[in-house]
Amino acid sequence: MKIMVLGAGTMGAGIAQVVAQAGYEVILRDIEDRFVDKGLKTIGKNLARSVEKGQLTQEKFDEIMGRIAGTTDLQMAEDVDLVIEAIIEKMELKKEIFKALDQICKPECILASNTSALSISEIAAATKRPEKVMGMHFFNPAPVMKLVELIKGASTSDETFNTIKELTVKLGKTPVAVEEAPGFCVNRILVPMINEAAYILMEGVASAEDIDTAMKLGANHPIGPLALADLIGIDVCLFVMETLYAEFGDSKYRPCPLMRKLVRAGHLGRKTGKGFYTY
Ligand SMILES: CC(=O)CC(=O)SCCNC(=O)CCNC(=O)[C@H](O)C(C)(C)COP(=O)(O)OP(=O)(O)OC[C@H]1O[C@@H](n2cnc3c(N)ncnc32)[C@H](O)[C@@H]1OP(=O)(O)O
Ligand SMILES: NC(=O)C1=CN([C@@H]2O[C@H](COP(=O)(O)OP(=O)(O)OC[C@H]3O[C@@H](n4cnc5c(N)ncnc54)[C@H](O)[C@@H]3O)[C@@H](O)[C@H]2O)C=CC1
Repeated sequence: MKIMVLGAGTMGAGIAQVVAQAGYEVILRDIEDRFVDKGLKTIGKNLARSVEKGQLTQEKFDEIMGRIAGTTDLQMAEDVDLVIEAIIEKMELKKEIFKALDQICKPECILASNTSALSISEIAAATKRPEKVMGMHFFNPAPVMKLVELIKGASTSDETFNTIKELTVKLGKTPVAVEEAPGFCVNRILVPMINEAAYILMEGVASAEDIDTAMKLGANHPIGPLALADLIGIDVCLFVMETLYAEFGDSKYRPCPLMRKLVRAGHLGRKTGKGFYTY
């Protein structure tokens, strides 16, 4: 199976690494060379760390890197068997890219989206192959996190679902099936918690460090919610809250103005060097 990953950002690079480590040929595509290069560099750095730690031989490193080709040319999707889309969380952009892929890819190619919260049925409706479109939601950092949520849209076939389920297991991940619903399972629980932490910070109830220490030591979370927001990307967290708020129309999902302010300032978290913390 030959795979294309669309978007070489936080998730796309991680997913391409996972796919290549499992032995698959992967094409990593972004819109500009500098984004592709950044993604390839991140993968190289991650794998080099594993070599330093003695978890990977130099030979394996070369093999894995040799399976990853970077490109800005979407046309290279023409002979792949699966596309995993990990571009930014904007419905209009996702629909545009799925429509283009539908015209380029061979008919049997499956189109999967790594969307955090958006409707798979709506994305699928932009194509003439909605039965071959589904959600394949990895978690950050993709090389470390074991879960993949698998989401069927209204038209996704059992055959498509089962192919992706088998692949998920071959990638060394644990799949869970989730019905289509805003935020699916994990993000519907996790991102409102992050949003609430941002409110607590905004209201001056506690400092960022103390909020995170509280949740690490008081709830045994591996990192605090604000450090997690910086890892995910505050823009991604805001997109998820906006989707939950718009879809459910319930005020309990109102996005925290502090997150909006940070996003407007370009302080998106680790990927921009500044978010709730400075890196
Ligand atoms: C928004 C969405 O749509 C969905 C989401 O993704 S929600 C976010 C889900 N993710 C989480 O909740 C992550 C919570 N945090 C954690 O689990 C941990 O803090 C963490 C795994 C990120 C880091 O773990 P840590 O113990 O604090 O740090 P550290 O010791 O540096 O890392 C542990 C291991 O992960 C690896 N690692 C850490 N970050 C990594 C990255 N970005 N890429 C690859 N590997 C990474 C390290 O190399 C290390 O590997 P070894 O055990 O083999 O040495
Ligand atoms: N950051 C996270 O923790 C997680 C994010 N997601 C989802 O994954 C997707 C990507 O998120 P991130 O990697 O965090 O975003 P990011 O902002 O780090 O990367 C997005 C990348 O997509 C590229 N891009 C934009 N338009 C493109 C196009 N038309 N074709 C190819 N590339 C394009 C951008 O140049 C950028 O490099 C989003 O849908 C997000 O909701 C899912 C799981 C976790």
